[in-house]
Amino acid sequence: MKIFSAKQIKNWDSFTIKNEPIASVDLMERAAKACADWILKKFQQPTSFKIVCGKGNNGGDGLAIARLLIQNNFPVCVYIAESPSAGSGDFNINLLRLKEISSAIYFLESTESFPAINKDDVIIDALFGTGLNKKPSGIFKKLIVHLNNSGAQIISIDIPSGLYADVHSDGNAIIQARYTLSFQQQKVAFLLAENESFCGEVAILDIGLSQEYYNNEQTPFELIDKNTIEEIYVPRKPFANKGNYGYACLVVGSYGMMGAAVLSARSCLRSGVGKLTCYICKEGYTIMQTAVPEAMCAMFGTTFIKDIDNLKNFDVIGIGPGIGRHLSHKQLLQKVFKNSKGPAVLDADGLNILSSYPALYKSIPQHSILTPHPKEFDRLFGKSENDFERMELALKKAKELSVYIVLKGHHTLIATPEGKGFFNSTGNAGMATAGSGDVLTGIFTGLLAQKYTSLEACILGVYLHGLAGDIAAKKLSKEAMIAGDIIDYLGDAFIQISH
Ligand SMILES: NC(=O)C1=CN([C@@H]2O[C@H](COP(=O)(O)OP(=O)(O)OC[C@H]3O[C@@H](n4cnc5c(N)ncnc54)[C@H](OP(=O)(O)O)[C@@H]3O)[C@@H](O)[C@H]2O)[C@@H](O)CC1
Ligand SMILES: Nc1ncnc2c1ncn2[C@@H]1O[C@H](COP(=O)(O)OP(=O)(O)O)[C@@H](O)[C@H]1O
Ligand SMILES: [K+]
Repeated sequence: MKIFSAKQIKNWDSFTIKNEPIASVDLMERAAKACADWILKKFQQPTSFKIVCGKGNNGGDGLAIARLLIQNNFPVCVYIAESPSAGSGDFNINLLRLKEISSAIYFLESTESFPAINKDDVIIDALFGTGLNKKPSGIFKKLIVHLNNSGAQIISIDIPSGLYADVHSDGNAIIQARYTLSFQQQKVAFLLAENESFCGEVAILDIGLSQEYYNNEQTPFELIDKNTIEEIYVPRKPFANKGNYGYACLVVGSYGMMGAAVLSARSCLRSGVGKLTCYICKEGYTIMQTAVPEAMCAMFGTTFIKDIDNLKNFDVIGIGPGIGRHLSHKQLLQKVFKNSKGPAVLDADGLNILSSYPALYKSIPQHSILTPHPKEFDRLFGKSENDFERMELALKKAKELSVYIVLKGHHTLIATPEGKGFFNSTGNAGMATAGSGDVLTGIFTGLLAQKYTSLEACILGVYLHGLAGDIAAKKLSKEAMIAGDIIDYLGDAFIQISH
Protein backbone atom coordinates (compact mmCIF):
# COMPACT_ATOMS: atom_id res chain seq x y z
CA MET A 1 0.00 0.00 0.00
CA LYS A 2 1.36 3.40 -0.98
CA ILE A 3 2.11 5.90 1.78
CA PHE A 4 1.51 9.52 0.82
CA SER A 5 2.93 12.72 2.30
CA ALA A 6 0.69 15.25 4.09
CA LYS A 7 0.68 17.37 0.93
CA GLN A 8 -0.37 14.42 -1.21
CA ILE A 9 -3.12 13.55 1.28
CA LYS A 10 -4.44 17.11 0.99
CA ASN A 11 -4.46 16.75 -2.81
CA TRP A 12 -6.14 13.34 -2.47
CA ASP A 13 -8.80 15.01 -0.37
CA SER A 14 -9.36 17.76 -2.99
CA PHE A 15 -9.33 15.25 -5.86
CA THR A 16 -12.02 13.19 -4.12
CA ILE A 17 -14.14 16.27 -3.43
CA LYS A 18 -13.93 17.31 -7.09
CA ASN A 19 -14.23 13.95 -8.78
CA GLU A 20 -16.51 11.79 -6.65
CA PRO A 21 -17.95 14.45 -6.33
CA ILE A 22 -18.68 15.15 -2.69
CA ALA A 23 -18.98 18.40 -0.71
CA SER A 24 -15.96 18.88 1.55
CA VAL A 25 -18.21 19.10 4.61
CA ASP A 26 -19.74 15.74 3.67
CA LEU A 27 -16.28 14.20 3.37
CA MET A 28 -15.56 15.58 6.83
CA GLU A 29 -18.80 13.97 8.02
CA ARG A 30 -17.67 10.65 6.57
CA ALA A 31 -14.35 10.96 8.43
CA ALA A 32 -16.13 11.93 11.67
CA LYS A 33 -18.61 9.07 11.31
CA ALA A 34 -15.76 6.57 10.86
CA CYS A 35 -14.14 7.92 14.05
CA ALA A 36 -17.40 7.97 16.01
CA ASP A 37 -18.18 4.37 14.98
CA TRP A 38 -14.73 3.27 16.15
CA ILE A 39 -15.13 5.15 19.45
CA LEU A 40 -18.65 3.78 20.07
CA LYS A 41 -17.37 0.25 19.61
CA LYS A 42 -14.53 0.82 22.04
CA PHE A 43 -16.14 2.85 24.85
CA GLN A 44 -19.31 2.14 26.76
CA GLN A 45 -21.58 4.45 28.75
CA PRO A 46 -21.05 6.43 30.90
CA THR A 47 -17.69 7.51 29.43
CA SER A 48 -17.40 11.27 29.44
CA PHE A 49 -15.60 12.78 26.45
CA LYS A 50 -13.66 16.03 26.42
CA ILE A 51 -13.00 17.06 22.83
CA VAL A 52 -10.25 19.59 22.22
CA CYS A 53 -10.39 21.32 18.85
CA GLY A 54 -8.27 23.66 16.78
CA LYS A 55 -9.88 25.88 14.17
CA GLY A 56 -8.82 24.03 11.03
CA ASN A 57 -10.37 20.94 9.48
CA ASN A 58 -8.92 18.70 12.19
CA GLY A 59 -10.91 20.80 14.66
CA GLY A 60 -13.88 20.48 12.28
CA ASP A 61 -13.60 16.69 12.54
CA GLY A 62 -13.60 17.06 16.33
CA LEU A 63 -16.81 19.13 16.29
CA ALA A 64 -18.57 16.64 14.02
CA ILE A 65 -17.45 13.73 16.23
CA ALA A 66 -18.80 15.64 19.26
CA ARG A 67 -22.22 15.92 17.60
CA LEU A 68 -22.28 12.21 16.70
CA LEU A 69 -21.33 11.16 20.23
CA ILE A 70 -23.96 13.47 21.77
CA GLN A 71 -26.53 11.93 19.43
CA ASN A 72 -25.53 8.60 20.94
CA ASN A 73 -26.24 10.01 24.41
CA PHE A 74 -22.67 10.35 25.62
CA PRO A 75 -21.73 13.31 27.83
CA VAL A 76 -19.45 15.53 25.73
CA CYS A 77 -17.74 18.87 26.42
CA VAL A 78 -15.98 20.69 23.61
CA TYR A 79 -13.01 23.03 24.07
CA ILE A 80 -11.84 25.20 21.21
CA ALA A 81 -8.32 26.61 21.39
CA GLU A 82 -8.65 30.24 20.40
CA SER A 83 -6.28 31.77 17.90
CA PRO A 84 -6.31 34.84 15.68
CA SER A 85 -6.98 32.65 12.62
CA ALA A 86 -10.54 32.39 11.39
CA GLY A 87 -11.99 28.90 11.52
CA SER A 88 -11.95 26.90 8.25
CA GLY A 89 -15.25 26.81 6.33
CA ASP A 90 -16.10 23.29 7.41
CA PHE A 91 -15.06 24.05 10.99
CA ASN A 92 -17.57 26.92 11.04
CA ILE A 93 -20.37 24.82 9.55
CA ASN A 94 -19.79 22.12 12.15
CA LEU A 95 -19.65 24.66 14.96
CA LEU A 96 -23.12 25.91 13.99
CA ARG A 97 -24.41 22.34 13.76
CA LEU A 98 -23.02 21.52 17.19
CA LYS A 99 -24.44 24.66 18.78
CA GLU A 100 -27.90 23.48 17.79
CA ILE A 101 -27.66 20.48 20.10
CA SER A 102 -25.12 21.45 22.76
CA SER A 103 -24.19 24.39 24.91
CA ALA A 104 -21.13 22.68 26.41
CA ILE A 105 -18.76 24.48 24.06
CA TYR A 106 -15.94 26.49 25.63
CA PHE A 107 -13.25 28.69 24.13
CA LEU A 108 -9.77 28.45 25.62
CA GLU A 109 -8.01 31.80 25.59
CA SER A 110 -5.60 31.39 28.48
CA THR A 111 -4.25 28.68 30.75
CA GLU A 112 -6.81 29.69 33.40
CA SER A 113 -9.59 28.49 31.13
CA PHE A 114 -8.09 25.00 30.66
CA PRO A 115 -10.56 22.36 31.83
CA ALA A 116 -9.95 20.15 34.86
CA ILE A 117 -9.68 16.61 33.56
CA ASN A 118 -10.69 13.51 35.42
CA LYS A 119 -8.54 10.39 34.89
CA ASP A 120 -11.64 8.53 33.74
CA ASP A 121 -12.47 11.09 31.07
CA VAL A 122 -11.55 10.30 27.52
CA ILE A 123 -9.91 13.16 25.64
CA ILE A 124 -10.37 13.46 21.91
CA ASP A 125 -7.52 15.42 20.40
CA ALA A 126 -8.58 17.37 17.31
CA LEU A 127 -6.25 20.32 17.83
CA PHE A 128 -4.01 20.01 14.78
CA GLY A 129 -3.95 17.46 11.99
CA THR A 130 -1.78 17.33 8.90
CA GLY A 131 -2.07 21.11 8.59
CA LEU A 132 0.40 21.72 11.46
CA ASN A 133 2.65 24.39 9.97
CA LYS A 134 4.89 25.43 12.86
CA LYS A 135 5.97 24.35 16.34
CA PRO A 136 3.10 24.58 18.81
CA SER A 137 3.93 27.43 21.16
CA GLY A 138 2.24 29.61 23.80
CA ILE A 139 -1.21 28.44 24.79
CA PHE A 140 -1.12 25.53 22.32
CA LYS A 141 2.04 24.11 23.79
CA LYS A 142 0.68 24.54 27.32
CA LEU A 143 -2.57 22.88 26.34
CA ILE A 144 -0.75 19.85 24.91
CA VAL A 145 1.29 19.52 28.13
CA HIS A 146 -1.90 19.93 30.21
CA LEU A 147 -3.66 17.16 28.30
CA ASN A 148 -0.65 14.82 28.49
CA ASN A 149 -0.34 15.41 32.24
CA SER A 150 -4.00 14.69 32.91
CA GLY A 151 -3.52 10.92 33.04
CA ALA A 152 -6.67 10.49 30.93
CA GLN A 153 -6.67 8.37 27.77
CA ILE A 154 -6.29 10.42 24.63
CA ILE A 155 -7.66 9.55 21.19
CA SER A 156 -5.95 11.60 18.50
CA ILE A 157 -7.83 12.31 15.32
CA ASP A 158 -5.76 11.74 12.17
CA ILE A 159 -2.41 12.43 13.88
CA PRO A 160 -1.32 13.29 17.43
CA SER A 161 -1.38 17.08 17.57
CA GLY A 162 2.07 18.59 17.34
CA LEU A 163 3.51 15.71 15.29
CA TYR A 164 4.60 16.35 11.70
CA ALA A 165 3.55 13.59 9.29
CA ASP A 166 6.65 13.54 7.08
CA VAL A 167 9.56 15.14 8.91
CA HIS A 168 11.24 14.94 12.30
CA SER A 169 9.23 16.79 14.92
CA ASP A 170 12.32 18.26 16.57
CA GLY A 171 11.35 18.78 20.21
CA ASN A 172 7.73 19.80 19.49
CA ALA A 173 5.15 19.56 22.24
CA ILE A 174 3.18 16.54 21.01
CA ILE A 175 0.07 14.79 22.27
CA GLN A 176 0.78 11.34 23.70
CA ALA A 177 -2.13 9.40 22.34
CA ARG A 178 -3.40 6.03 23.54
CA TYR A 179 -5.05 5.62 20.14
CA THR A 180 -4.61 7.43 16.86
CA LEU A 181 -7.49 7.22 14.39
CA SER A 182 -5.98 8.09 11.06
CA PHE A 183 -7.67 8.41 7.70
CA GLN A 184 -7.18 6.03 4.81
CA GLN A 185 -3.54 5.08 5.33
CA GLN A 186 -0.42 5.12 7.48
CA LYS A 187 1.83 8.15 7.70
CA VAL A 188 5.62 7.81 7.66
CA ALA A 189 5.85 9.40 11.12
CA PHE A 190 3.80 6.53 12.60
CA LEU A 191 6.30 3.95 11.38
CA LEU A 192 9.42 5.35 13.02
CA ALA A 193 10.51 4.32 16.52
CA GLU A 194 11.13 7.91 17.63
CA ASN A 195 7.36 8.58 17.56
CA GLU A 196 6.23 5.48 19.41
CA SER A 197 5.30 7.35 22.58
CA PHE A 198 3.01 9.74 20.70
CA CYS A 199 0.98 7.52 18.37
CA GLY A 200 -0.14 4.68 20.64
CA GLU A 201 -2.21 2.11 18.79
CA VAL A 202 -2.88 3.33 15.27
CA ALA A 203 -6.19 2.47 13.60
CA ILE A 204 -6.58 3.26 9.92
CA LEU A 205 -10.13 4.21 8.99
CA ASP A 206 -11.42 3.95 5.44
CA ILE A 207 -13.13 7.21 4.42
CA GLY A 208 -13.46 6.31 0.75
CA LEU A 209 -10.87 8.64 -0.79
CA SER A 210 -10.52 8.30 -4.58
CA GLN A 211 -9.10 5.01 -5.88
CA GLU A 212 -8.16 6.75 -9.14
CA TYR A 213 -5.93 9.23 -7.32
CA TYR A 214 -4.37 6.37 -5.35
CA ASN A 215 -3.62 4.41 -8.52
CA ASN A 216 -2.04 7.32 -10.39
CA GLU A 217 -0.10 9.12 -7.68
CA GLN A 218 3.58 8.23 -7.27
CA THR A 219 5.31 8.06 -3.90
CA PRO A 220 8.65 6.68 -2.75
CA PHE A 221 7.08 4.97 0.28
CA GLU A 222 5.04 1.81 0.57
CA LEU A 223 3.74 -0.34 3.39
CA ILE A 224 4.19 -4.05 2.63
CA ASP A 225 0.85 -5.79 2.92
CA LYS A 226 -0.82 -9.02 1.78
CA ASN A 227 -1.37 -7.62 -1.73
CA THR A 228 2.33 -6.84 -2.13
CA ILE A 229 3.16 -10.40 -1.10
CA GLU A 230 0.61 -11.98 -3.44
CA GLU A 231 2.38 -10.34 -6.36
CA ILE A 232 5.76 -11.73 -5.34
CA TYR A 233 5.27 -15.21 -3.92
CA VAL A 234 5.84 -18.05 -6.41
CA PRO A 235 4.39 -21.45 -5.45
CA ARG A 236 6.57 -24.53 -5.96
CA LYS A 237 6.22 -26.40 -9.21
CA PRO A 238 4.93 -29.99 -8.91
CA PHE A 239 7.77 -31.48 -10.97
CA ALA A 240 10.50 -29.46 -9.27
CA ASN A 241 13.70 -31.01 -7.95
CA LYS A 242 16.15 -29.50 -5.48
CA GLY A 243 18.26 -28.13 -8.33
CA ASN A 244 15.43 -25.73 -9.15
CA TYR A 245 15.68 -24.03 -5.81
CA GLY A 246 19.30 -23.05 -5.69
CA TYR A 247 22.51 -23.81 -3.85
CA ALA A 248 23.16 -21.45 -0.95
CA CYS A 249 26.22 -20.89 1.17
CA LEU A 250 26.29 -19.42 4.65
CA VAL A 251 29.56 -18.21 6.16
CA VAL A 252 28.55 -18.23 9.80
CA GLY A 253 29.42 -19.00 13.41
CA SER A 254 32.62 -19.09 15.43
CA TYR A 255 33.70 -20.48 18.78
CA GLY A 256 31.00 -19.49 21.29
CA MET A 257 28.61 -18.26 18.60
CA MET A 258 27.52 -21.41 16.83
CA GLY A 259 23.91 -20.65 17.82
CA ALA A 260 23.81 -17.85 15.26
CA ALA A 261 25.10 -20.28 12.63
CA VAL A 262 22.51 -22.91 13.50
CA LEU A 263 19.66 -20.37 13.46
CA SER A 264 20.60 -18.92 10.08
CA ALA A 265 21.11 -22.39 8.57
CA ARG A 266 17.78 -23.68 9.84
CA SER A 267 15.87 -20.63 8.63
CA CYS A 268 17.58 -20.79 5.24
CA LEU A 269 16.47 -24.39 4.82
CA ARG A 270 12.97 -23.60 6.09
CA SER A 271 12.69 -20.86 3.45
CA GLY A 272 12.73 -23.40 0.66
CA VAL A 273 16.35 -23.46 -0.54
CA GLY A 274 17.36 -26.52 -2.60
CA LYS A 275 20.76 -27.13 -1.02
CA LEU A 276 22.86 -25.45 1.65
CA THR A 277 26.51 -25.59 2.65
CA CYS A 278 27.67 -23.81 5.80
CA TYR A 279 31.24 -22.62 6.11
CA ILE A 280 32.06 -22.83 9.80
CA CYS A 281 35.04 -23.06 12.12
CA LYS A 282 36.22 -26.54 13.05
CA GLU A 283 35.01 -26.31 16.66
CA GLY A 284 31.51 -25.92 15.31
CA TYR A 285 31.50 -28.99 13.11
CA THR A 286 29.76 -31.44 15.44
CA ILE A 287 27.32 -28.80 16.61
CA MET A 288 26.24 -27.95 13.09
CA GLN A 289 26.08 -31.51 11.80
CA THR A 290 24.00 -32.52 14.79
CA ALA A 291 21.69 -29.51 14.98
CA VAL A 292 21.13 -29.11 11.23
CA PRO A 293 21.73 -32.47 9.51
CA GLU A 294 20.11 -31.14 6.31
CA ALA A 295 23.02 -28.72 5.81
CA MET A 296 26.43 -29.70 4.49
CA CYS A 297 29.49 -28.34 6.27
CA ALA A 298 32.81 -27.01 5.13
CA MET A 299 35.37 -26.16 7.79
CA PHE A 300 37.88 -23.46 8.56
CA GLY A 301 40.47 -23.17 11.30
CA THR A 302 39.56 -21.61 14.61
CA THR A 303 39.07 -18.11 13.25
CA PHE A 304 38.44 -18.85 9.58
CA ILE A 305 41.34 -19.47 7.26
CA LYS A 306 42.20 -16.84 4.72
CA ASP A 307 40.88 -18.67 1.73
CA ILE A 308 37.56 -20.12 0.93
CA ASP A 309 37.66 -22.29 -2.12
CA ASN A 310 34.76 -23.14 -4.32
CA LEU A 311 32.70 -20.05 -3.51
CA LYS A 312 31.87 -19.80 -7.17
CA ASN A 313 29.78 -22.98 -6.86
CA PHE A 314 27.07 -21.22 -4.97
CA ASP A 315 24.09 -19.28 -6.26
CA VAL A 316 24.21 -17.01 -3.24
CA ILE A 317 26.39 -16.40 -0.20
CA GLY A 318 25.16 -15.10 3.13
CA ILE A 319 27.81 -13.94 5.56
CA GLY A 320 27.89 -12.60 9.07
CA PRO A 321 25.85 -14.24 11.83
CA GLY A 322 28.20 -15.24 14.62
CA ILE A 323 31.48 -14.88 12.71
CA GLY A 324 32.97 -12.51 15.29
CA ARG A 325 35.50 -9.84 14.44
CA HIS A 326 38.81 -11.38 13.43
CA LEU A 327 41.54 -9.65 11.47
CA SER A 328 41.43 -12.25 8.70
CA HIS A 329 37.77 -11.43 8.03
CA LYS A 330 38.69 -8.53 5.81
CA GLN A 331 40.12 -11.01 3.32
CA LEU A 332 37.14 -13.24 3.84
CA LEU A 333 34.81 -10.44 2.81
CA GLN A 334 36.97 -9.64 -0.19
CA LYS A 335 36.80 -13.30 -1.26
CA VAL A 336 33.04 -13.34 -0.88
CA PHE A 337 32.65 -10.14 -2.88
CA LYS A 338 35.00 -11.33 -5.61
CA ASN A 339 33.46 -14.77 -5.98
CA SER A 340 29.76 -14.00 -5.58
CA LYS A 341 27.80 -14.99 -8.67
CA GLY A 342 25.20 -12.39 -7.82
CA PRO A 343 24.05 -10.43 -4.79
CA ALA A 344 25.28 -11.49 -1.34
CA VAL A 345 23.61 -11.13 2.07
CA LEU A 346 25.60 -9.24 4.71
CA ASP A 347 24.65 -9.20 8.35
CA ALA A 348 25.94 -8.73 11.89
CA ASP A 349 29.75 -8.99 12.14
CA GLY A 350 29.90 -9.16 8.35
CA LEU A 351 28.63 -5.57 8.43
CA ASN A 352 30.80 -4.60 11.38
CA ILE A 353 33.93 -5.75 9.56
CA LEU A 354 32.78 -3.92 6.46
CA SER A 355 32.34 -0.73 8.46
CA SER A 356 36.02 -0.91 9.49
CA TYR A 357 37.09 -0.91 5.82
CA PRO A 358 35.05 1.68 3.92
CA ALA A 359 37.32 1.13 0.91
CA LEU A 360 35.51 -2.21 0.48
CA TYR A 361 32.08 -0.60 0.09
CA LYS A 362 32.41 -0.11 -3.62
CA SER A 363 33.20 -3.78 -4.20
CA ILE A 364 29.99 -5.06 -2.58
CA PRO A 365 28.26 -7.08 -5.31
CA GLN A 366 25.49 -5.16 -7.00
CA HIS A 367 22.05 -5.56 -5.42
CA SER A 368 23.42 -7.26 -2.32
CA ILE A 369 21.25 -7.16 0.79
CA LEU A 370 22.69 -5.41 3.87
CA THR A 371 20.70 -6.01 7.05
CA PRO A 372 21.84 -3.56 9.75
CA HIS A 373 19.97 -2.73 12.92
CA PRO A 374 20.22 1.02 13.68
CA LYS A 375 23.52 0.71 15.57
CA GLU A 376 25.14 -1.32 12.78
CA PHE A 377 23.76 1.19 10.30
CA ASP A 378 25.34 4.09 12.18
CA ARG A 379 28.67 2.21 12.25
CA LEU A 380 28.48 1.76 8.50
CA PHE A 381 27.32 5.19 7.45
CA GLY A 382 27.81 7.55 10.40
CA LYS A 383 25.54 8.63 13.21
CA SER A 384 22.13 10.09 12.41
CA GLU A 385 20.44 12.64 14.64
CA ASN A 386 17.01 11.07 14.32
CA ASP A 387 15.01 8.35 12.54
CA PHE A 388 13.99 10.56 9.61
CA GLU A 389 17.61 11.45 8.98
CA ARG A 390 18.62 7.76 9.19
CA MET A 391 15.83 6.82 6.78
CA GLU A 392 16.97 9.46 4.26
CA LEU A 393 20.57 8.32 4.64
CA ALA A 394 19.55 4.69 4.03
CA LEU A 395 17.80 5.74 0.81
CA LYS A 396 20.85 7.74 -0.26
CA LYS A 397 23.35 4.96 0.49
CA ALA A 398 21.22 2.27 -1.16
CA LYS A 399 21.31 4.32 -4.34
CA GLU A 400 24.97 5.25 -4.07
CA LEU A 401 26.15 1.65 -3.47
CA SER A 402 23.44 0.00 -5.57
CA VAL A 403 22.45 -2.26 -2.68
CA TYR A 404 19.31 -3.00 -0.70
CA ILE A 405 19.54 -1.78 2.88
CA VAL A 406 17.22 -3.52 5.30
CA LEU A 407 17.15 -1.20 8.30
CA LYS A 408 15.73 -3.44 11.00
CA GLY A 409 13.21 -2.31 13.57
CA HIS A 410 9.55 -2.55 14.52
CA HIS A 411 8.62 -1.45 10.99
CA THR A 412 11.74 -2.59 9.16
CA LEU A 413 12.57 -0.29 6.23
CA ILE A 414 13.87 -1.65 2.93
CA ALA A 415 15.75 1.12 1.11
CA THR A 416 16.23 0.33 -2.57
CA PRO A 417 18.76 1.54 -5.16
CA GLU A 418 15.83 3.12 -7.04
CA GLY A 419 15.17 5.41 -4.07
CA LYS A 420 12.08 3.63 -2.77
CA GLY A 421 11.36 2.80 0.86
CA PHE A 422 9.21 -0.21 1.81
CA PHE A 423 8.06 -0.50 5.42
CA ASN A 424 7.17 -3.88 6.88
CA SER A 425 3.79 -4.36 8.54
CA THR A 426 4.40 -7.68 10.32
CA GLY A 427 6.45 -8.45 13.42
CA ASN A 428 6.22 -7.69 17.11
CA ALA A 429 8.28 -6.91 20.19
CA GLY A 430 8.59 -10.63 21.00
CA MET A 431 11.16 -10.65 18.21
CA ALA A 432 13.40 -8.36 20.22
CA THR A 433 15.36 -11.42 21.34
CA ALA A 434 18.86 -12.63 20.50
CA GLY A 435 19.08 -14.45 17.22
CA SER A 436 16.04 -12.98 15.43
CA GLY A 437 18.30 -11.18 13.00
CA ASP A 438 20.25 -14.38 12.25
CA VAL A 439 16.97 -15.98 11.27
CA LEU A 440 16.29 -13.13 8.83
CA THR A 441 19.70 -13.58 7.19
CA GLY A 442 18.94 -17.24 6.57
CA ILE A 443 15.58 -16.37 5.03
CA PHE A 444 17.07 -13.78 2.64
CA THR A 445 19.81 -16.21 1.59
CA GLY A 446 17.28 -18.97 0.98
CA LEU A 447 14.97 -16.74 -1.06
CA LEU A 448 17.78 -15.31 -3.20
CA ALA A 449 18.98 -18.85 -3.96
CA GLN A 450 15.50 -19.58 -5.30
CA LYS A 451 15.89 -16.78 -7.85
CA TYR A 452 13.71 -14.20 -6.20
CA THR A 453 15.18 -10.80 -7.11
CA SER A 454 16.85 -8.87 -4.30
CA LEU A 455 13.82 -6.61 -3.94
CA GLU A 456 11.45 -9.57 -3.89
CA ALA A 457 13.63 -11.44 -1.39
CA CYS A 458 13.74 -8.38 0.87
CA ILE A 459 10.00 -7.79 0.80
CA LEU A 460 8.98 -11.43 1.08
CA GLY A 461 11.71 -12.09 3.65
CA VAL A 462 10.84 -9.35 6.13
CA TYR A 463 7.13 -10.07 5.78
CA LEU A 464 7.47 -13.83 6.37
CA HIS A 465 9.93 -13.28 9.23
CA GLY A 466 7.51 -10.88 10.95
CA LEU A 467 4.50 -13.06 10.23
CA ALA A 468 6.21 -16.15 11.67
CA GLY A 469 7.09 -13.98 14.69
CA ASP A 470 3.45 -12.90 15.02
CA ILE A 471 2.25 -16.50 14.94
CA ALA A 472 4.91 -17.47 17.49
CA ALA A 473 3.82 -14.61 19.78
CA LYS A 474 0.19 -15.69 19.53
CA LYS A 475 1.00 -19.28 20.44
CA LEU A 476 3.72 -18.68 23.02
CA SER A 477 3.51 -15.01 24.13
CA LYS A 478 5.90 -12.22 23.23
CA GLU A 479 7.88 -12.88 26.39
CA ALA A 480 8.41 -16.62 26.03
CA MET A 481 9.07 -16.80 22.30
CA ILE A 482 12.70 -17.16 21.21
CA ALA A 483 14.38 -16.81 17.83
CA GLY A 484 14.15 -20.54 17.10
CA ASP A 485 10.36 -20.29 17.40
CA ILE A 486 10.30 -17.85 14.48
CA ILE A 487 11.85 -20.63 12.39
CA ASP A 488 9.38 -23.18 13.74
CA TYR A 489 6.46 -21.05 12.58
CA LEU A 490 7.90 -20.13 9.18
CA GLY A 491 5.89 -23.03 7.79
CA ASP A 492 2.62 -21.55 9.09
CA ALA A 493 3.64 -18.19 7.64
CA PHE A 494 4.21 -19.76 4.20
CA ILE A 495 0.84 -21.50 4.45
CA GLN A 496 -0.84 -18.17 5.25
CA ILE A 497 0.66 -16.31 2.31
CA SER A 498 0.03 -19.12 -0.14
CA HIS A 499 -3.74 -19.21 0.52
N1 LIG B 1 -7.19 14.84 4.00
C1 LIG B 1 -8.22 14.07 4.27
O1 LIG B 1 -8.30 12.99 3.81
C2 LIG B 1 -9.22 14.57 5.20
C3 LIG B 1 -8.82 15.48 6.17
N2 LIG B 1 -9.60 15.84 7.14
C4 LIG B 1 -9.04 16.54 8.28
O2 LIG B 1 -8.42 17.74 7.90
C5 LIG B 1 -7.17 17.84 8.59
C6 LIG B 1 -6.30 18.82 7.90
O3 LIG B 1 -6.96 20.03 8.04
P1 LIG B 1 -6.28 21.45 7.72
O4 LIG B 1 -5.55 21.34 6.45
O5 LIG B 1 -7.34 22.44 7.82
O6 LIG B 1 -5.24 21.57 8.88
P2 LIG B 1 -5.29 21.39 10.49
O7 LIG B 1 -4.52 20.19 10.79
O8 LIG B 1 -6.65 21.47 11.02
O9 LIG B 1 -4.42 22.63 10.97
C7 LIG B 1 -4.67 23.90 10.48
C8 LIG B 1 -5.11 24.81 11.58
O10 LIG B 1 -4.18 24.76 12.63
C9 LIG B 1 -3.51 26.02 12.76
N3 LIG B 1 -2.12 25.74 13.08
C10 LIG B 1 -1.28 24.91 12.43
N4 LIG B 1 -0.13 24.79 13.11
C11 LIG B 1 -0.26 25.58 14.21
C12 LIG B 1 0.59 25.86 15.31
N5 LIG B 1 1.79 25.29 15.45
N6 LIG B 1 0.15 26.70 16.23
C13 LIG B 1 -1.06 27.27 16.14
N7 LIG B 1 -1.90 27.02 15.13
C14 LIG B 1 -1.51 26.19 14.17
C15 LIG B 1 -3.75 26.75 11.49
O11 LIG B 1 -3.75 28.10 11.73
P3 LIG B 1 -2.87 29.09 10.80
O12 LIG B 1 -1.44 28.74 11.09
O13 LIG B 1 -3.24 28.79 9.42
O14 LIG B 1 -3.23 30.42 11.29
C16 LIG B 1 -5.15 26.22 11.14
O15 LIG B 1 -6.13 26.87 11.89
C17 LIG B 1 -6.68 16.42 8.62
O16 LIG B 1 -5.66 16.19 9.53
C18 LIG B 1 -7.98 15.70 8.96
O17 LIG B 1 -8.19 15.72 10.36
C19 LIG B 1 -10.99 15.33 7.18
O18 LIG B 1 -11.84 16.29 7.64
C20 LIG B 1 -11.50 14.90 5.84
C21 LIG B 1 -10.60 14.04 5.12
N1 LIG C 1 9.82 -4.59 18.53
C1 LIG C 1 9.96 -5.28 17.38
N2 LIG C 1 8.95 -5.34 16.51
C2 LIG C 1 9.08 -6.03 15.35
N3 LIG C 1 10.22 -6.65 14.97
C3 LIG C 1 11.26 -6.61 15.80
C4 LIG C 1 11.20 -5.93 17.03
N4 LIG C 1 12.40 -6.04 17.64
C5 LIG C 1 13.18 -6.77 16.82
N5 LIG C 1 12.50 -7.12 15.71
C6 LIG C 1 13.03 -7.84 14.54
O1 LIG C 1 13.93 -8.85 14.98
C7 LIG C 1 15.15 -8.81 14.26
C8 LIG C 1 16.29 -8.45 15.23
O2 LIG C 1 17.49 -8.41 14.54
P1 LIG C 1 18.87 -8.05 15.24
O3 LIG C 1 18.75 -6.77 15.97
O4 LIG C 1 19.94 -8.19 14.23
O5 LIG C 1 18.97 -9.20 16.33
P2 LIG C 1 20.10 -10.29 16.60
O6 LIG C 1 21.41 -9.63 16.33
O7 LIG C 1 19.93 -10.62 18.04
O8 LIG C 1 19.82 -11.44 15.73
C9 LIG C 1 14.95 -7.78 13.14
O9 LIG C 1 14.50 -8.39 11.98
C10 LIG C 1 13.86 -6.88 13.71
O10 LIG C 1 13.08 -6.28 12.70
K1 LIG D 1 -5.05 15.66 16.03
